[in-house]
Amino acid sequence: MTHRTLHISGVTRRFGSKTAVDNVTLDIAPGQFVGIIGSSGAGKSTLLRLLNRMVEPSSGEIRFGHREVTKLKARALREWRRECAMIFQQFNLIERLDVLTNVLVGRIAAHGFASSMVMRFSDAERQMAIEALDRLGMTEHALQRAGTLSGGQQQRVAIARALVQKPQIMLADEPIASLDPGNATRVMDALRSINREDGLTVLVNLHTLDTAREYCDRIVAMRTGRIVFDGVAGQLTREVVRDIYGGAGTDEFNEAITSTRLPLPELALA
Ligand SMILES: Nc1ncnc2c1ncn2[C@@H]1O[C@H](COP(=O)(O)OP(=O)(O)OP(=O)(O)O)[C@@H](O)[C@H]1O
Repeated sequence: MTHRTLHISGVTRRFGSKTAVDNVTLDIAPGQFVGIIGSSGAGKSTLLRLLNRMVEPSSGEIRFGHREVTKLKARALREWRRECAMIFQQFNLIERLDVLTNVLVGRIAAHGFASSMVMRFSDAERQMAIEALDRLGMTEHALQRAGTLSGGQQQRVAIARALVQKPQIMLADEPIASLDPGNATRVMDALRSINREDGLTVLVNLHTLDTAREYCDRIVAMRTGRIVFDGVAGQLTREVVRDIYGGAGTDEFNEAITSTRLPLPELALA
């Protein structure tokens, strides 16, 4: 399975004088469910965007098995973007189009831009889209305009769209940050079932510790572009959490801690 391991080696990305991602090295095994946590501005989004080449590294290398992702061009780059689907905090659906068509947009990545300009999709692709919607409990909304759905429903449509890309990796950039707790749970459960049933690697940026603890096999924390923690939920002691969020009493530390369902003494002992 090593051909599906994601290797991030010494990756740095600067924006002017700002180093958003600073010499990050991580190996991610196929099928892992990895949560990335850290304060606002820690570099989490930039790291995910580096992985699907929405952002180019200033230095360092990303490989997927033997493939050098950072060197891919043209068709090979498009193929890589199909393989690592991404979902976003704001869902990024086309609101005036119906749900089914939005899901089919995921097929554009699979069969190239030109042929999809006219939105022509095969019966097999329609079937694939309906199956993806069914998995996410959204079939009954297939013909509804995307803009009329709730946030949680829109995010599930976005996951269905990502699924029809037939990806190997699912990147999720704060997918539940705009959702109420019930919808957040449904979206995280959907990511978990994709991870477990399809063996997809999932990398998800999260800003609440309880979610990271509950869902992730592995938690990676970033601070000022660097990895400051890489372990399992049980190793996230209160002291580690304080370091990640820049000290007790900061708003983000308080938010991360108070949003956790574990009482503080238990967190300290974990
Ligand atoms: N396109 C850009 N141009 C300039 N600076 C950028 C750009 N993208 C990110 N940055 C800067 O890089 C740093 C890391 O940003 P990034 O969005 O990756 O952090 P984050 O951990 O995802 O934060 P948040 O949780 O708020 O989304 C920040 O200081 C940000 O301002």
